[in-house]
Amino acid sequence: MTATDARQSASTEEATPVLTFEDVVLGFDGVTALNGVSFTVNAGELFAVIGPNGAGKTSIFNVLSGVYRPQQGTVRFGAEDLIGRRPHAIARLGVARTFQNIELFSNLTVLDNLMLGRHLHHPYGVLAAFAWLGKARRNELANRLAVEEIVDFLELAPWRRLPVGLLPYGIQKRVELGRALASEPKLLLLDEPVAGMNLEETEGMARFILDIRDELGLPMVMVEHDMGLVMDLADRIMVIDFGKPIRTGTPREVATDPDVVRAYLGEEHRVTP
Ligand SMILES: Nc1ncnc2c1ncn2[C@@H]1O[C@H](COP(=O)(O)OP(=O)(O)OP(=O)(O)O)[C@@H](O)[C@H]1O
Repeated sequence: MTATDARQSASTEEATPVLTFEDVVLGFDGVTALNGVSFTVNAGELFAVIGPNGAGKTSIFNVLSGVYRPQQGTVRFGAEDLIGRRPHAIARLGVARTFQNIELFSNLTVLDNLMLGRHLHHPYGVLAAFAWLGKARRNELANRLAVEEIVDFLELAPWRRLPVGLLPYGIQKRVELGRALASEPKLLLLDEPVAGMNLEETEGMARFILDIRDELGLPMVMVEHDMGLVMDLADRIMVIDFGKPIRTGTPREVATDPDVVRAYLGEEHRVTP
C-alpha cells in the first residue's frame, strides 16, 4: 500500500488513529489555554492546527511533547498514554518536534547537527549528546548512512559540511526538519515550519513536507499561520479560538464554515464551494 492509499483508507471512519487528543483542559493560574480540545490524527495524515494568536496552538504541542501536563483529558499515541511522561520519554516513543525558533547548534556542521538528531538511538541522555557525537564519529557507520539519506532527501548536499550558523534561514529550517527526521519518528510535530520564510523558501519547505507525507507516510501535526500553505497541504484542519475547537474538517469544509470565517479567517479567505 502506498502512503497515499494508507492516508485515504485512514481517513475512512473505521481508521485507527495514531494520535488521540481527547477533552484536554490546560490552565495556568486563571488563564485557560485549552478548554476541552479533542482531535485525532490518522496514519499518514497531515493534520493542521490554526487559530489566532493566543488561541492555544503551542499549548497543544507542549502537551503532546510532555512540556505541559494538562489538568484533564487523555492523549494517546498508539497504545501509549502520553500524559505524565517527560519530554525525552515521549521523544523516545517516536514523537519528534521542530520549533518555531530554530534550535540547532550553530557552530556545528549540517552533518553533525543531523547526527545529534540520532542520539535517540543510543542509551545516552540529551546532555551527553556531545560525548555521543565523538563516539558516533568513530563507530557509527549506520548512523552516517542514515544521515546521508536525509541529506539527499532534503537536498542539503551543498551545505553538508558547513556550520549551520552560516546558512540562509530557509536552509537552517530545513536542517531542523532533517534533525527531527534523523530520530526516525513515528509522528512529526511541525511548529510554524515556514515562519519568517520568503516565498521561494516557503515553496521549497512545502515540497519537502509533502514528500515526507507521500514518500515516508509519516503522520504530522502542523501549527502554521500561513493560511495558503495550510489550505494547500493539510488533509484536515482544526481551527481553535480561545482554547476551544471551532471546526475540524478538510480545508474546503473549514474555509467555507461560517463560524470559522466569522471568527478567524475573514471574508477575504472565503472559498466558493
Ligand atoms: N507557561 C504559561 N504560563 C501562563 N500562560 C500561558 C503559558 N503558556 C501559554 N499561556 C497562555 O495560554 C494561552 C494560549 O497560548 P499559546 O501559546 O498556546 O497560543 P498560540 O495559539 O500558540 O499563540 P501564538 O500564535 O501567538 O503562538 C495564551 O493566553 C497564553 O498567554
